[in-house]
Amino acid sequence: MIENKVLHVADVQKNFAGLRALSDIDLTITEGKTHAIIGPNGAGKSTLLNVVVGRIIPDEGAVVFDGTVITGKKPYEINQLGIARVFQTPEIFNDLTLLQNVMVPAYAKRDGPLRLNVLTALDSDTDIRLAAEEILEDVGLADKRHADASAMSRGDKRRLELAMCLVQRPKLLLLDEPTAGMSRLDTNRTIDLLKKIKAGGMTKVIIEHDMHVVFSLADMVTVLAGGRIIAQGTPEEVRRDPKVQEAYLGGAH
Ligand SMILES: Nc1ncnc2c1ncn2[C@@H]1O[C@H](COP(=O)(O)OP(=O)(O)OP(=O)(O)O)[C@@H](O)[C@H]1O
Repeated sequence: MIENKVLHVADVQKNFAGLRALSDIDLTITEGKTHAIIGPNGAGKSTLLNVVVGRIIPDEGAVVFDGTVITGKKPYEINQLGIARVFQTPEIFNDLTLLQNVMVPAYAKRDGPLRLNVLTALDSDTDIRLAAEEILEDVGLADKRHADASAMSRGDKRRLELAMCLVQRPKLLLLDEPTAGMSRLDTNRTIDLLKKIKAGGMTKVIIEHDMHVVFSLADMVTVLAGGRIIAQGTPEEVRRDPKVQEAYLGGAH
C-alpha cells in the first residue's frame, strides 16, 4: 500500500539569537495517522509546530503540505489550506456563547480573514450554525451551547477549542499538549474523543508530555532533544530506544 504523506518538514533549521532551536529536522507525517512529538522541556517542539503553522519562518529548509510549499505563507493562508491548531492555552472568545465561538472559525475558513460583520452574521447563517451544533455534539458540549464561554471549566474550554478547529474540517490537526492541566478523568475523555476523530480519518500531530496519552493515541512517535530528532518509530520502538530513555524518560519509566 502506498502511504500518502500529508506533511513534509524538510531539513528545517531555526536559530534564536545564537541558540539552535531546530537542527536538521526532517519529518514526514502520513495521512490518517496520529503522530506524536515528544521531548524534554526546551527540545524545540513548540518551535516546530510554529514553523508548520507559519508563525515562525525557518532559517533554512521548507515545509510541504499536501504537495504545496507553505513556508513563507501567512498563518491564515496555511489555515485555509487545511491545517488547524489547538493551542496549549485555549484561544476563545469569552463574550460569545459556545455555539458562536464554534461558528467564528467556520466563517474564517470559508471567507478568509474575519469579516467585519461576522458577529451579525452569526445569527443568520443556517449551514454554519448546523455544522457548529453538530461538532459541539461530537465533543460533548451540545447542552451548553448557549452558555457564555467565560463561565466554562478549563477542561470544557479545551474541548471548545478543539471544536473550533474541527468545524473547519482540517486535513491536518495539530494539538499542543491537549491534556495539559486536566484531571485523569478529563484526560481519558479527551483520549476517547481524539480516538473518535481518528476513526474519521483526520491526520493529527500531537505534542504531549503525558506518556499515557502518547501511548494511547500515537501510531508514530518522533523524539526531539536539544532541537534535533534523536529517535523515530512506533511507540514501542521509541520506548525501547536507549537514547530516548536517557534523554527523555530518564530510564526511570
Ligand atoms: N521566540 C523565541 N526567542 C528566543 N528563544 C526562543 C524563542 N522560542 C523558543 N525559544 C528557545 O528555543 C528552545 C526551544 O523552545 P520550544 O518552546 O520550542 O521547546 P519545547 O520543546 O516546546 O519546550 P516545552 O516542552 O517547555 O514547551 C528553548 O531553548 C527556548 O528557550
